[in-house]
Amino acid sequence: MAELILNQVSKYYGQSAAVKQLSLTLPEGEFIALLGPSGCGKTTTLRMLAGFETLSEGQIHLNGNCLARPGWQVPTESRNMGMVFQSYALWPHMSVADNVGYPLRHRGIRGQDYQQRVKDALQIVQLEGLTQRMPQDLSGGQRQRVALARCLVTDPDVVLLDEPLANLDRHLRASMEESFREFHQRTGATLVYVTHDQSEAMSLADHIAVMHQGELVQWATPESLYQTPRTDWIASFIGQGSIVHLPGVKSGVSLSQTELTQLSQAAHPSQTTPVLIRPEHIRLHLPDAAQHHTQYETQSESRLDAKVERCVFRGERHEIQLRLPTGESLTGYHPQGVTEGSVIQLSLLQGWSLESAA
Ligand SMILES: Nc1ncnc2c1ncn2[C@@H]1O[C@H](COP(=O)(O)OP(=O)(O)OP(=O)(O)O)[C@@H](O)[C@H]1O
Repeated sequence: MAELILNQVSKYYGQSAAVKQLSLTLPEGEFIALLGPSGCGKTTTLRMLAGFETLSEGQIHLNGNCLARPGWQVPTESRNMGMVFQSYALWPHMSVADNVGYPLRHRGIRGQDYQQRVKDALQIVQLEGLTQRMPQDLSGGQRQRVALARCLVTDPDVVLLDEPLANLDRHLRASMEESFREFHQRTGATLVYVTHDQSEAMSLADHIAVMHQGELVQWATPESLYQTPRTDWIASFIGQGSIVHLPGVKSGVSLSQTELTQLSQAAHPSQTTPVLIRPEHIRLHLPDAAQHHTQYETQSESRLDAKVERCVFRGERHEIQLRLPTGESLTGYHPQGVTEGSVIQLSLLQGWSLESAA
């Protein structure tokens, strides 16, 4: 099967490593996100895939062929990869059609073949009506789509996208996310998408590579990253959640309501394991809220007392910060607000135990 493989890839700038021993197999045709905070090595990884950076260690293979190793690499223009930058990098003096056709002209493609391929690429990004416009007369989202069409026109095996939505406002980001999804479905190309925005990665990608300080810390589907993050660092980077420290628990296991209640009431020894509790796994028992939960709740459900430290209205729900008698804090959601300073009861329905990141 045709895959893009990074094998123990490192990149050093002087003494400091931007990327360390990165091994990844990116399945053909998948939408893959490289996700991590600023400075974790995402862009450097993308630039090594594109051929803009040399490798200090390791190899990159595409479809079984070596693309790069230290001291040798296939030039960017021979990799059959498309790249879309944050800045779009459109030629300001060329029309939409000429910008899109540029890579074809560069390869000596002319005539009917040229016209047809430009037309097809513009059709995929739904810009057929704007072929003669200049880039400065387009909206941010339209420019983005021209950049996508331009990288698509050469029918690349792999499309590399570096924070393509970073400069757009929230509404445009949502509609562009939809364009990326469609673009991926129509082309079937392998997409490698760099972002520091976890919600963007979660909503778009088939698989996410989470990077931290130049290293791969987890490779997983969005669902399993959310439900079973490996470390406490990943858990707090992906989605909302609280981390409590419980004694006598192995890492990487799911904890039931009974286990969570018993453990969170236990005296606190020095040996504890971080346990992730997502807000949707905290049931709040508010005095007037019986109607919200009666269909799920059982009389035997174990409850803990917690003090309400903060309650913030978020539109569709309230976000409630709580403190347990052990001193640990939790974040829960509820449709109804609650008075700050009051003591309420809650049940912990489910938890996931983590490794502690060094
Ligand atoms: N040309 C360079 N020379 C020296 N250091 C560099 C160079 N390029 C990147 N770095 C360093 O390598 C590390 C990783 O940078 P990189 O741009 O890959 O991170 P990133 O995850 O893409 O960050 P961001 O989201 O802020 O773009 C950073 O510490 C950065 O300062």
